[in-house]
Amino acid sequence: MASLRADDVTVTFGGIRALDGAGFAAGAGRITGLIGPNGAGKSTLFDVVSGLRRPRTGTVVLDGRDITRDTPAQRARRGMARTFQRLELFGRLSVRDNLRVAAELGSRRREAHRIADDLLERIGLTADAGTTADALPTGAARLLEVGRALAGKPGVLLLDEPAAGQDAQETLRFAALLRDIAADGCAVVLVEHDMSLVMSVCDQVHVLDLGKVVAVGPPEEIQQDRTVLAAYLGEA
Ligand SMILES: Nc1ncnc2c1ncn2[C@@H]1O[C@H](COP(=O)(O)OP(=O)(O)OP(=O)(O)O)[C@@H](O)[C@H]1O
Repeated sequence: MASLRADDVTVTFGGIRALDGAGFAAGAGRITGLIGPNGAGKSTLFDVVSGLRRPRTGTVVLDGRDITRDTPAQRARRGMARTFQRLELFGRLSVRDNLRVAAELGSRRREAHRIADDLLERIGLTADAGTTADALPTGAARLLEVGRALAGKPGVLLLDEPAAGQDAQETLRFAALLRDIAADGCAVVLVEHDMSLVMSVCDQVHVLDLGKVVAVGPPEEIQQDRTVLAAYLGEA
């Protein structure tokens, strides 16, 4: 059962303070939302947590162990997986092969085939198994990206705008998949602009504005929070 926390994270780009003492905690079996207006620092915080960017200050702790200086590969081996805003699929490979290749990173070949089939079913793309990833509509491609992240059986799953490009029907199915992943014990962290998805699936929501966390709480509270309304929801 994995838990993740980031504390007091500061990142600067030249004169810009992209993160200014920000942090969050995410527990096993829970979906934790990170929201905020464009440029608030959400992706930068994911970059720090996943090891793509070294912070000026702050710590990242996975299962009680300080991983702030670990490489992305070391974090992946400790059970952390991430998806990106831009899709990172093998465009010319089939949907099934995208999953199989991801599964082969951590499993023997024969087992990878079985894992790929299980994942196809789990993400609801069995009927598209032979389609090349390039030919998928965006919503299905996003599901495949999550499927690839699940192939390593992560304890922590970081999702950066996974619902972008999905229609309402796809987003509903996606919400069910996220609940299923969390029910399996995974700590899911969700950066997402689709407020109805965030408010319907998250157990806890952290709101970032100008690099700082301005509110933390369950969705019902966050929706009523004046600071949040001013910083974020008011903007929409
Ligand atoms: N590589 C970079 N170089 C310079 N500035 C950057 C870089 N990456 C991010 N920034 C700046 O840091 C701030 C935080 O950006 P970030 O992408 O983390 O925000 P975000 O909350 O993820 O936004 P969005 O919702 O639009 O994806 C912004 O002011 C952005 O312009």
